[in-house]
Amino acid sequence: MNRLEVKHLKKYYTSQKAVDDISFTLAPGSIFGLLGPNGAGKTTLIRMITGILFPDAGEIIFNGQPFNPDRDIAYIGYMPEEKGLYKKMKIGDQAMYLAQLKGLSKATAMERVKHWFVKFEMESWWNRKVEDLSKGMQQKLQFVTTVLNDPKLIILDEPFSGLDPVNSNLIKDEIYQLAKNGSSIIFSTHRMEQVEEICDHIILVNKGQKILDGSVTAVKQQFKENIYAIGLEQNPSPINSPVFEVINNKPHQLLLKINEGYKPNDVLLYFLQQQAAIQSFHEILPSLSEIFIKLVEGTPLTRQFQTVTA
Ligand SMILES: Nc1ncnc2c1ncn2[C@@H]1O[C@H](COP(=O)(O)OP(=O)(O)OP(=O)(O)O)[C@@H](O)[C@H]1O
Repeated sequence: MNRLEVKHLKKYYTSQKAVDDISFTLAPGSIFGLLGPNGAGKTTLIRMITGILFPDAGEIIFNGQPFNPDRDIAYIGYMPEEKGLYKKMKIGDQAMYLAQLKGLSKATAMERVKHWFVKFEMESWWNRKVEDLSKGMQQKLQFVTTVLNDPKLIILDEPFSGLDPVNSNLIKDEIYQLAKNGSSIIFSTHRMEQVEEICDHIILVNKGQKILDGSVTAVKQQFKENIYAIGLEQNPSPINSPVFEVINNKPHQLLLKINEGYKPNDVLLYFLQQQAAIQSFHEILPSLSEIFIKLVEGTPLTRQFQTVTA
């Protein structure tokens, strides 16, 4: 059973088709990247999945049943990009309050909060106020309050923003662990290298519509351009072959694009015939950043408003 099924979801504002017929499914344990340029509709989509906004059309199925925010919200953890913490409240009290708001009893809340505070080395923060924390420390606290009730669906909007590499790794490891234990993660970010590292599946949204959906591996395969890197003890000179074009020529390393009708073996054959000593040979797949730019190319830098007629 899918953790989440989004079917033909729409949210139109008078001045914008914020989400315009988006469908996707999310499996248990999947780490799912929700990508798109500014104004694409990601936040609007997330707000519908978290019950903050009501869709104009379409359906959300959560754990096999039509999404009922009152019932299901306890199983969903949402960490928005903007901080939702009370600046003047003591950190321990705040974590306890939020845990109980998510339906945990006082005793369980205390046990869970303590567990996470020890794990993230935050015990000494208990009696401090949020306003005393740095941006990164607040981010860490926000992550803890999002996951401490073990939600089945976790939505993280730019979770690494403001975190140093050590704390980023700490949170990354927790994301992997939560997914391993069956929670599904929706990860929204503009940092493509993080998506590449963490996510197993992505969708790309542009102007309110889904323009790409697939596993990270499949998407990279789909956009590959037959580019290979070959490492050589010494580059032959001149290099002249109908099999490939040289894209980049560095000492001991050539980047090649194989021409239509030829195979990687033909490249190897050429260099063997040149009696070159081959040290390495591998395919170069496009990065998600390159794919993203290619797909949204031509889109104006800022999304223009479109008048919605009923
Ligand atoms: N309350 C609103 N009223 C009218 N239009 C809105 C409203 N909220 C969002 N929009 C419009 O809907 C579109 C989608 O906005 P949304 O915030 O969902 O984008 P996003 O993908 O989250 O962008 P970003 O990456 O910049 O955060 C934008 O064109 C925005 O101007």
